[in-house]
Formats: sequence, C-alpha cells, structure tokens
Amino acid sequence: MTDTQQHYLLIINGKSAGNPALREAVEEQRKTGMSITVRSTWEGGDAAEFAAQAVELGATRVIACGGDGTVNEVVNGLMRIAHDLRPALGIVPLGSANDFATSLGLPLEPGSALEAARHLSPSPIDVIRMTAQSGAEEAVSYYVNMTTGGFGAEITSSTPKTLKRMLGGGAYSLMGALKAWRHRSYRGTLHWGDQEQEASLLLLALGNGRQSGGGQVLAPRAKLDDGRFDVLLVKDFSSAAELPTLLSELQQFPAEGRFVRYFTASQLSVTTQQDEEPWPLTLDGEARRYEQFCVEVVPLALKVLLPEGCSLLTANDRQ
Ligand SMILES: Nc1ncnc2c1ncn2[C@@H]1O[C@H](COP(=O)(O)OP(=O)(O)OP(=O)(O)O)[C@@H](O)[C@H]1O
Repeated sequence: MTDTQQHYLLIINGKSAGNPALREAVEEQRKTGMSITVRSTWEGGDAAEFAAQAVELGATRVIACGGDGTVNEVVNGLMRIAHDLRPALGIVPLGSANDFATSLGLPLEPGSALEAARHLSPSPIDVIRMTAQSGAEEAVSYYVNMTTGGFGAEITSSTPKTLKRMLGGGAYSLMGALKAWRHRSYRGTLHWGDQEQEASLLLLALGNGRQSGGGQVLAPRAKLDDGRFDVLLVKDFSSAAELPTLLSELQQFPAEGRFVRYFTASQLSVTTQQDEEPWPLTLDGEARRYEQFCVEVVPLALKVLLPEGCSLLTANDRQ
C-alpha cells in the first residue's frame, strides 16, 4: 500500500491534546497529503476503545500519541481486532518516560515522530498475553514492552505524577533509591517450561522489550520477534554486605548468579503465597496487583512501525 492509500488514526492522550508541536505536526502532514483522523481521550480506557474501532473508522495505521500507558491501551484495543484486519501501530511519544519508544530508537519529537510514522515500514512483533487472577476475578490483558513485579513495580506506581513530569526519567531513580532503603520482598511460586521455583524476590521483570521505569534496562537481550520473553529474577538480600554482589550481577545478567537469574521463556506463571499480599505489578507503565498471573507469548501478533535496523528485531541481531 502506498503512503497516499494509508489512513491514519491518531489516538492522543487528552492531557497532551493541546501540545503545540503535535498540532503543528498534524497540520503540516495533512498539507502534504497524510490522511488523518484524530481522537483525544478524556479518561483511562478511551484509548483502547478508540483503537478497537480503528477498522470502522477506516484506519490502516493507528498512531498512539502519549506515553507507555497510552501505547499499552492502544495495543489492548488493537488486539480486539481480528489478526488479518489489525492495523499497524505507530508511536508519537508524549509521556514522561516513553520507555518503549526510546528503546526502539523512534524519534522523540512530535514533528519527526509523525513524519517517521508515515515512512517506516511495519514489522511484526510478539505481544504478551497476561491472564491474571485477583480473588474470583480473571482478567486478560496484553503488553508489548515489559511487566515488572515487586520492587520495580512499586517504584513506578508510587512516583507522584507531577514529580514524574518535572524530572522526566530521573524521578524513577530517585524513588528507587528511597524505596531501596526500606524495601520488602515478595514471596511466591514461579512455573515455566518444566521448571518450578519458590522465590523470595526483590524484583521480577518479564521483558518482550528491554527497559522500563524511565530508562532501567532490565531485559538487555530481549528481542521483540523471537517468540519468547526475557525473565529477570532478582532474589532478596539479607544484609547490606551482599549488596555489592547483587549490584555487580545486575550489570552482568548471569543465567544463574547468586542473586540474579536471567533466562528466556514463552510462558511463565506466578502464584503468590497464601498469607502474602498480591504482587504489585507494572504492565507497560500501569500499576496493578494480582495474586496469581500467567504470561504467554502471542507470536508476531502485531505490526509496529519500527526504525530500519531496530536492534530489538532478530533480523538485526549483531550478537
Ligand atoms: N484526558 C486525560 N487527562 C488526564 N489523564 C488521562 C487522560 N486520558 C487518559 N489519561 C490517563 O493517562 C494515563 C496514561 O498516560 P501516558 O502513558 O500517556 O503518560 P505518562 O504516564 O506520562 O507516560 P509514561 O508511562 O511514558 O511515563 C492513563 O492512566 C490514563 O488513565
């Protein structure tokens, strides 16, 4: 399909709808023939609803204009559309962290990002399905970048929004340092493949992509299209004397270290121990709490507009 046959649906997080650079970019691109429909959100859930209506609105490409949470909602909306009809996803990053867009190497300025969406070709990537249980309720949701559990999740969910905006990525590290001072661990049972492990964890990361929490690279070897996600387990430490080993392992990501384990899986489930609180999780930037959850790969489920040579694709593997 040529550029002139594409129809773009821009889904903008309402808090950025007045962004002058974005308004200018839309006007500019329309002048040169880009066919664009715009929808702006009012509250949580709207972006997913708009994305789910993309085919009815005639869109061949859906551009999520917002942060990681907006991208996540748009992905969930697109996953409600049948695979063969599902429009490709593009991103104009307008959040405070923009972890997914940053790690993909997409332009971060609205004008260049919208222009790029017009010229980039779509590449299929895996999407991760999460089935979660809290009490009697079961919920299915999807993510493309990363889920963190435990300590990592608390960092993102407890960082005040205004502080996040003021400091950009830096606020996450600040909260991280404060939390580390009085951290707690999360106990549960993990199952993947034919393996089972009882764990007392400081942090769990399940990465289709590589970074979350405002630039924290927790799955450095993850690929978006390899049919697997990378798993980082960080075991709890009991005394400050163990911290140097833990921190050095966090630079190496060993398969089987004293505190750090790093491996890949296509399915993994976690059950919280009965007397424990549900695990705090962050899925692509949004906070949740689940007693029990299972993640599995839906291979090559979504086409995404990615830069040429994007290092997160297996075709561009240089290792
Ligand atoms: N009109 C609106 N005004 C304010 N908040 C909104 C509006 N529409 C949606 N939201 C909320 O915005 C959140 C998503 O924000 P988004 O991810 O775009 O930015 P962010 O949190 O700054 O990004 P990042 O995760 O990259 O730091 C969702 O929780 C959603 O409920």
